[in-house]
Amino acid sequence: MSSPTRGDKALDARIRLSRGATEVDVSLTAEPGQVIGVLGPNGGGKTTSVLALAGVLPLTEGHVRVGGAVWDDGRRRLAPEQRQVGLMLADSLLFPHLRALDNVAFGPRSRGVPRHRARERARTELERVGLADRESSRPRELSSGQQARVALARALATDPALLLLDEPLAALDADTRARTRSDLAARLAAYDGVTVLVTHDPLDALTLADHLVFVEDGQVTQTGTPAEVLSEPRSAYVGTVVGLNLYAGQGDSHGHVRTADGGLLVTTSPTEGRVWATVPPSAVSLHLHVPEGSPRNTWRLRIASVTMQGQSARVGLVGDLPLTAEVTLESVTALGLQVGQDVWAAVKATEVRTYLR
Ligand SMILES: Nc1ncnc2c1ncn2[C@@H]1O[C@H](COP(=O)(O)OP(=O)(O)OP(=O)(O)O)[C@@H](O)[C@H]1O
Repeated sequence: MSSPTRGDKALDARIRLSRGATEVDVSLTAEPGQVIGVLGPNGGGKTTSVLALAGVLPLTEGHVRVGGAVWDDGRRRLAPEQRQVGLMLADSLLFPHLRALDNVAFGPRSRGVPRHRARERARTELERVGLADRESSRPRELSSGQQARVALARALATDPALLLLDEPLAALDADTRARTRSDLAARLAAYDGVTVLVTHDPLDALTLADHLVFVEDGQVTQTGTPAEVLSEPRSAYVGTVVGLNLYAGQGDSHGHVRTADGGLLVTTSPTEGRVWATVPPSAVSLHLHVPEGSPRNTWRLRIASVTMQGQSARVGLVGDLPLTAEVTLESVTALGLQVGQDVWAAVKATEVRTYLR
C-alpha cells in the first residue's frame, strides 16, 4: 500500500460528499514529494476534504487512491487507522504529560513498533526539525513554534504516504510563524510523500506549495502553480488572495473592457470576448483634481477605507469601478486622504492585463 507503483499518482482523489448545506466536489492529484496548497474562504470545504482523506468522513461518491492503493472507492473504505496518514493541525494537540520524545514516539508505538525503535525514530524526527536538544522537554516548556515542530515530527514519525496539514501555522504569532514556515519548508523538501496543506495565508501557500487548489462553496474554482495563479487569478476570491484588482468583463478589439456593472477599462493588450482584467493596486495613482497627461483610465471614486500596510496604505475605492489602490504614506498625508472623500484614480492602459475567462 505504501510504495507508489509506476504510472500511479501518489495522490489521486475525488472527494464528493455533503456537509451541512455544502455539496463538496473536490479533486486533488499529486506526484510524489509534491505539496498541494488548498485555499479558500471560510466554510468552503477545505477541512472537510482533509477529513475525507484521513478517513474520518465517508465519501458518497468518488475515490481516494494513494500510491495506487485504494483507500476509499465510495463503497468500501479503509478506517482512519488503516491509512498511512500524518496529521498536523493549528492546535498541536501534544500530550501535555509526555516529553517531546515520547510525544513523537507515540505514533510508531501505537502501530506496534517496539519502544526502543520507536524512540530511535522519534529522535531522528526531532533532529530533522532542529529539536534534538529538547527531547526531554514537556510541551509547556517549549515555545509555540517548538511545539509546532514537535507536532510536525510526530506527524512524520509513522512514515505517512500522505501528510495532512490543516492551518499548521495559524496559532503562531507573526515572527514565530515566519521562522516556523521556513523550518516547515526545509522539512517538507526532504519528505517524499504527498503533503496537502490547508491554509488561509497566501504566504504559506505561495512559499510552501508546488501546486494550488482553490475551493469555494465546495467546488474547485482554480488550480495551478503559484506563478500561474499569481499572474492569472480566475475568481474574485483568488484575486483578493493574490492582491490584484480583478474584473470579469467583455473585451473588444479596440482594447475596451466593459464590466457587468457598467465599468470601463482601457488596455493596450486587447483580448476579445469574455475576459478577466487585472489592475495591480500599486499601479493606481490618486489625485485631488483630474490628472494631467490624461491616462487612458481615470475614474471619479469615493474612498471607502484606508488601511496601513508597512510603509504604504491600501485605499479601498467605490464607484463605477471598485478599486484598491496602494499608495505611499506620504501620498495619504499630502493628499489628506479621508474615508468618504471623492478622488480621481488613474491607471495607465499598459497596466491593465486581460486574458480569456
Ligand atoms: N461538524 C460539522 N457538522 C456539520 N456541518 C459542518 C461541520 N463542520 C463544517 N460543516 C459545514 O461544512 C461546510 C464546509 O466546512 P469546512 O470546515 O470544510 O470548510 P473550510 O473551508 O475548512 O472552512 P474554514 O476555513 O472556516 O475552516 C460548511 O458549510 C460548514 O458549515
